[in-house]
Amino acid sequence: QNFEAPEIQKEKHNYESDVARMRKIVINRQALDSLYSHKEIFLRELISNANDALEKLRLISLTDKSVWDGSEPLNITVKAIKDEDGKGGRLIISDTGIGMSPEELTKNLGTLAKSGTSEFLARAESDEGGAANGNLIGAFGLGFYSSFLVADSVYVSSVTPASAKNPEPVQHVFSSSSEDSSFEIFPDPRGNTIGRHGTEITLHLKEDSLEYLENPELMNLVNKHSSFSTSFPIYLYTQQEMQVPDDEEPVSEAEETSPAEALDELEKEETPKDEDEAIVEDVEEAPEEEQSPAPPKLKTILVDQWQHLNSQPPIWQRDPKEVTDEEYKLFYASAFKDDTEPLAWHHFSGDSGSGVSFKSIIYLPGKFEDSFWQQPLTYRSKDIRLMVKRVFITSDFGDEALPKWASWVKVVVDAEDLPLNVSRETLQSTRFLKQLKQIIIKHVIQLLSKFSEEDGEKFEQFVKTYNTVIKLGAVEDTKNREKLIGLARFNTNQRNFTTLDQYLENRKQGQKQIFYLAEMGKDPEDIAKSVFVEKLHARGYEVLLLGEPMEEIFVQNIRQWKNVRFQDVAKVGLKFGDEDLDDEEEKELLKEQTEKYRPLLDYLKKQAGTVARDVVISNRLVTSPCAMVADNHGYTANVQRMMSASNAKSGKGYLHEIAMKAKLLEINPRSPLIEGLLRKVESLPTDEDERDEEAEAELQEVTSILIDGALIRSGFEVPNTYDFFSRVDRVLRRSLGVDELAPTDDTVKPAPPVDPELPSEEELLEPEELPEPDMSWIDEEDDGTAKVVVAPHLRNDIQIEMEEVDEFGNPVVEHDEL
Ligand SMILES: Nc1ncnc2c1ncn2[C@@H]1O[C@H](COP(=O)(O)OP(=O)(O)OP(=O)(O)O)[C@@H](O)[C@H]1O
Repeated sequence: QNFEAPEIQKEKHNYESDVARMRKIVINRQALDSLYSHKEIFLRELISNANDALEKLRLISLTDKSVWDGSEPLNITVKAIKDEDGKGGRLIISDTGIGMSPEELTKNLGTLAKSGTSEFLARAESDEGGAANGNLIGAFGLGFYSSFLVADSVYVSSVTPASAKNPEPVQHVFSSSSEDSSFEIFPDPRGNTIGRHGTEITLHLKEDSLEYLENPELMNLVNKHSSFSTSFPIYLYTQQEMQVPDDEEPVSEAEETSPAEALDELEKEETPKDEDEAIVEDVEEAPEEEQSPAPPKLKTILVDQWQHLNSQPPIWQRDPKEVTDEEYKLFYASAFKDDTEPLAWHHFSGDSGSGVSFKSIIYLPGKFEDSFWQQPLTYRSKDIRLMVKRVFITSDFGDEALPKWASWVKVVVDAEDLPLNVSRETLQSTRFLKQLKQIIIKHVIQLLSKFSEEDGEKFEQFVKTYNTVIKLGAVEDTKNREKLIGLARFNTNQRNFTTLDQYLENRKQGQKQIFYLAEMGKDPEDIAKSVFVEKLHARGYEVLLLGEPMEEIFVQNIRQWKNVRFQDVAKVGLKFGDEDLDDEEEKELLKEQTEKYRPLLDYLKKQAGTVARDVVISNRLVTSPCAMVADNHGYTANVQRMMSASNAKSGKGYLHEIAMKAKLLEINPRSPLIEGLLRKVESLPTDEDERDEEAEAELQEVTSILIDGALIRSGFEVPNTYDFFSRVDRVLRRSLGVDELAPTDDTVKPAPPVDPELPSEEELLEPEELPEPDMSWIDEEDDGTAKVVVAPHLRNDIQIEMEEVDEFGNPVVEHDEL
């Protein structure tokens, strides 16, 4: 196993910078507790890579028999070899998969091509990385680099199948150690030890990882993480003691048997490993009492054995009744590299309807990756693994990929009745993918519906994780819209997690609208405080409070549920539904109030000209003096905010201008402030000769604040914050009796002259060291007398006077000055 040969020319390469960062994180894992406690995942990662390499080989061989004609075994082997001095050892993981050429070794192991790697690196390097590392590993998968969690040096020896272009491929080695920032590629000095194709990874284990030389530990890990995720056999190298007659040649003394040779035999015969043990027992059970001839002299030899670790069929092929929850969870973690427990799963057999029967497990993940909402709607999931008779075929469903709302679902499907050499193109023409897509979505909706009826913690987790995505589904997937709308939950001013059906059950007599208010990014409790909700709430109506941008899009698209229209309570058109009952009376009152407030309405209309189309008497306010209501075709504050967040350039035409201005200023005739304002407007002399310019300016200022206030109350931004606050300042000064024009002392210390020197690196990196505070005084001895303890460095600056007080808190000795 010696990779060192002086005559071999080694090509030295530097790692790509992201790999260097990744390796640094992994090698310095001591700093990252959770990464350290997850170090055992290295074996899962390497077996998963081996599995992928075998799947690739099998897939290519479907169209190119020269790569693999089915005669050699496809398997994964794990072999631990302890050093003779007992101080260390190596672990060898081999596969007979597609292998890597020297160029591929360089490219695949020297660069990182995974999406999301930069995010992983940034988070792992930041402070939060330490705490969140377990999840990080789950979310990103360290892949091959997890080797460095347990190994000081790693050798990857690999050879690709012979091809017309390269009829005699040479086995090459990639070698790297945790100390070097570079890796080397060179022809394997041992020659071809692997066989026709495959990869062998040798890990020289770190001192603190020697437990991975113990077979029980390795068996445990394979069982835990990998046994049901691969359909290829995994063999563990063991040595059994055996007693044989002294004159017999040992079967093998070797510690370095070629796994390929040994396993080739084994798999051809299909002899399960355990039968070898039976032979051992036979020998041991030789009856001792037999007399002559004299028992042959026995000696103990070590026999190499390969123990089949994953002899069970893959989990999806098993009877669901016999699979434990733990097994489902472990399979999920290893197959989809997600350490967060799945929320739910469904394991079933089905028939596509076009005669293809299959077995499948569908998982709902416990969380979404952060990137989910950043990906475009056209994003195609890679988490539906389609197999045909256990052979992985594709995870790319092309045009039949799931829609974005369901693209997070993780599925394994194993079809029985498709030809093995089916290509993706043929698959698409069989309608199978289309049917499968519908079956998956149907089951996802069933799983979601099941949760929707559950109570307690799981239900809350379900709502937290899936509520927004269900609403996206309702918008995106018109075919399943009704079902998904039924599952969507909303917070209201009266309760949490209400469905629209529950909302309708709570509808008041005459109510023909589903009331909602959307304020992006706000908590429901804050939205509930809006001026637009106050009257509805006071009267006992339920209002949906929508804080997610998706929710506004949902109501805009859905428009109605069971023939009841959605009504944005920040817009005109709000009807309680009981107006008809006292119609005449209401109308009369409105007429009277409009008459009474006419001068103020006219005055405000002039003042609000740039922000509102009209000013009217409100029927939606209780205590607030005024509000800015969006017209039917105008933008609400929420839509306006969403447009600026998405930087929607398309909306910036004249229609946008109109929509921006399409607002009504509503005033509350019962508010004393509005009444006061009316009196003020009425008291202004109208005669040109008698005009009181000062009073006019003052009123203008107050109304301007009122209008801006209405905008802010209603969630809009004021057109000019500086002007707004200057006006508020002036009004404050007036109310405090401070001179409105008195200037503020605005002298400031000017900056020192220009500094031509740039800061040195030390200045940049080392924060100014603060002296350690002296805390020893805290433990100063307590002599039992009443006193105030002051830190030594403050003792010169602080004077403390103590006085004695009586039981009522009055000073016992009066102060002279009092
Ligand atoms: N045993 C192997 N046989 C053939 N190629 C391999 C083997 N192990 C790794 N590779 C190649 O090296 C690449 C990088 O492996 P690595 O484990 O870092 O990432 P990955 O497998 O692509 O991603 P992940 O492990 O997160 O799924 C693989 O994509 C594959 O092409």
